Amino acid sequence: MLLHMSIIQVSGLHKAYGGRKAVDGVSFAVEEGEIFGILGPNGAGKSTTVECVEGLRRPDSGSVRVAGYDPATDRGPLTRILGAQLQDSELQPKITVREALELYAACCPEPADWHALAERLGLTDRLRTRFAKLSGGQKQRLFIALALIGNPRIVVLDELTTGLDPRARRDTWQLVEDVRDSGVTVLLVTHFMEEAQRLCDRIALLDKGRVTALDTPAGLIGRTRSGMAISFRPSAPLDTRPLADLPSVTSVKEDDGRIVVDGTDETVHALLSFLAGQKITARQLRITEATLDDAYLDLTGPDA
Ligand SMILES: Nc1ncnc2c1ncn2[C@@H]1O[C@H](COP(=O)(O)OP(=O)(O)OP(=O)(O)O)[C@@H](O)[C@H]1O
Repeated sequence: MLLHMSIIQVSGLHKAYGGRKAVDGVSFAVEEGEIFGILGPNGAGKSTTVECVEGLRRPDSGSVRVAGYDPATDRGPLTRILGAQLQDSELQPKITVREALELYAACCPEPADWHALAERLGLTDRLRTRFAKLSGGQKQRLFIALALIGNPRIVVLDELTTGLDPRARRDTWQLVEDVRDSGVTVLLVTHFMEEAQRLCDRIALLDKGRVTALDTPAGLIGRTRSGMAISFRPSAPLDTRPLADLPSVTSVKEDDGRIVVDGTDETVHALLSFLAGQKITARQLRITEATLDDAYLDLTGPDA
């Protein structure tokens, strides 16, 4: 029987800086071909965790395996299968896009065709532009190109869209999906909820050095206290007390004549038929679904 092996396996990872715990027993496994998100507040230990995966930091204890290699000791083979996004400061301001692509391609044993990568990432008309003159979105596209230049099986993207305008952010998301669709596994560090909800197949939520939840975005949202908020103005006076007994209702509030009922899908139908039975219409009806934001706030606690 073949044993299934995840492409990244982190188990019981611990790392402290000067006695202060940054990562405190983190475990997760990433499957080949998925976009796996690491989400959490500032200081949660996200970067430390991925730096251990990249072999840039040595864990105090616990184990990390990337395609079977130990990143702390197998740096050579690891660099052939894992591409990491550079930070801004790691490129010379005067280097041109073309020079950066050529330089990084020359460092890889089996480089991708950089012309094709530049084309795919919309950089062809910027080849002679110096790094310092690129826009934020263009810099990010160049970093993605450089992370992909060695034809990696895994790419690590850390705070990819920080500082980008909404359009550049959306374009970058599309690129990350294209990368995943081409078969590359993506490990994505982010603190943007919308980004995680849109992109990630699964998410590990980190808080104070620990994994507090690990699930699909829909699974995390499903764990929130309120899946749906239904709010309306009743067309005639309404006794709100029976509303609390409708299926899956978690709370009923009244605010300036507007009634807000928290519940699930099931609640919506039950509430509307209850109102119909009372010959009351729900005026200005709004139904809002919980987002990953709500899940995050529920799951990371008040001092996150
Ligand atoms: N080189 C270092 N030396 C000392 N402390 C560090 C070092 N790197 C990180 N830390 C501390 O470890 C904790 C976790 O940091 P880490 O950068 O891993 O978190 P993060 O989740 O990536 O945060 P952010 O979202 O702010 O980047 C923080 O309290 C941080 O101050």
